[in-house]
Amino acid sequence: MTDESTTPPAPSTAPPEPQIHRGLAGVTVDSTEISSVDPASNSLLYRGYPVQELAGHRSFEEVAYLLWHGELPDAAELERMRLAERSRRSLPDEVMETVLALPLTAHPMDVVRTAVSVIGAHDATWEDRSPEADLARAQDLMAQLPTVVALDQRRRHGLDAVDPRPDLGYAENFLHMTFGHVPPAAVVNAFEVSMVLYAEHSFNASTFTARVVASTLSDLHSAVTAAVGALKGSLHGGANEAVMATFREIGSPDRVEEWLDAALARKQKVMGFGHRVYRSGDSRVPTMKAALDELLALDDPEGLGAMYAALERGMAERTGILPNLDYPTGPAYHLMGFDTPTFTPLFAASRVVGWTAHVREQVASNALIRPLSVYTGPDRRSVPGAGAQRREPAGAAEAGVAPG
Ligand SMILES: CC(=O)SCCNC(=O)CCNC(=O)[C@H](O)C(C)(C)COP(=O)(O)OP(=O)(O)OC[C@H]1O[C@@H](n2cnc3c(N)ncnc32)[C@H](O)[C@@H]1OP(=O)(O)O
Ligand SMILES: O=C([O-])CC(=O)C(=O)O
Repeated sequence: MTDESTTPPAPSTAPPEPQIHRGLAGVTVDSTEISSVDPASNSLLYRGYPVQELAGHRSFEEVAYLLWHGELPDAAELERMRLAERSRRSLPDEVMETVLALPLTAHPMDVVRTAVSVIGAHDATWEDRSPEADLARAQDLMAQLPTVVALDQRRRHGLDAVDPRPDLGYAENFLHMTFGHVPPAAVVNAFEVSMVLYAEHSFNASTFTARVVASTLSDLHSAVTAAVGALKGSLHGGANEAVMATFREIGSPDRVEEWLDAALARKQKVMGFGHRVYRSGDSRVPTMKAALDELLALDDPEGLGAMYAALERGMAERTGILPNLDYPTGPAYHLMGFDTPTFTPLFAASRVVGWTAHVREQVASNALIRPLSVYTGPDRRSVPGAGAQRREPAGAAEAGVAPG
């Protein structure tokens, strides 16, 4: 006979309680060779190069080449890259017609998302997922999105489209297509700096979205269309537009403190502040702030410089939360002459380079992205009247964890 009280307990076969990481905060899901965001050293490296050294010293075309190919281009490679970008800027008729047919009330991010989708729908070779074919698609999108963004700002102001100029580089041409002229060097420089800083930021929400879509072996345009949708939200890229709305709501530098106290009292998020990864400030902000200062020195009729400083100081004193890149780019794009709804499309026009680099990396070494969830709905129950016919499916449950 066995004395039950002395029998050692059978080893537990119950699965461990699943740990939930809401928002995937702190979860490492894969590796990447494209960029590294290190909150400890407060650095952002594109393929090993500090972004602060790239911004102001390298053109957006060179940075795109670096992100796609892993190395900065030599002179011949850069020349080929420039020619490729300049020769791809014109929109196919079907894209132009679709953009012009959209309501003037459509948000410019919806216009960008629709344009990418239409470009994809007209890609007869979409089943060719070779690295070369996806690189050609990425080059097309990099060259065509500025034309879409500029066209959309102009049509909303009742202006005709301005044709791209093949004698101008990416940044100058983007500004020329939007405003009909090339602005002063300080403006071109600030704009190009912003494009370089926005180009890539590891597994942020929109890039992760693109990778999720790519991981199903869907096509590159579907991945980028989805990424545009993710970027639109005000907790991500939409914050640069929201920053300008905040400045408008505040109105003048002397109202900042009162506005901020009221906003924080009602637990309102102050747009352009905070970051999921950085804890001691966004590594890109000092570089963009220096570019913004150059614009403020040209003209600051609305007192934006003083409002910027007062809100930054007020947030630091009250919450310790520091600005992210969307804080300086908002007023910078306003001073350049872009209308506020165009700010996030400018981010998209730059980030398309990062998104497409990640799509190519995901496809080259793919694993379907499919996390688990903990089911918290009703316990199992029978459909009224269906009990008699119910047949048990074989092997239904994932030990304690049900797919969401
Ligand atoms: C280029 C980019 O996409 S950068 C991000 C752009 N987005 C913004 O600027 C939107 C405003 N910022 C935010 O909403 C957040 O800081 C995020 C979403 C960017 C990151 O936030 P998370 O890491 O998820 O932190 P979370 O939102 O949980 O905030 C933690 C705490 O700080 C507070 N907090 C964070 N950001 C802010 C902010 N901008 N204003 C006020 N309070 C804030 C939260 O209210 C929360 O407080 P609690 O603990 O008392 O509830
Ligand atoms: O990394 C993030 O979460 C958001 C961000 O700063 C970016 O995409 O540039």
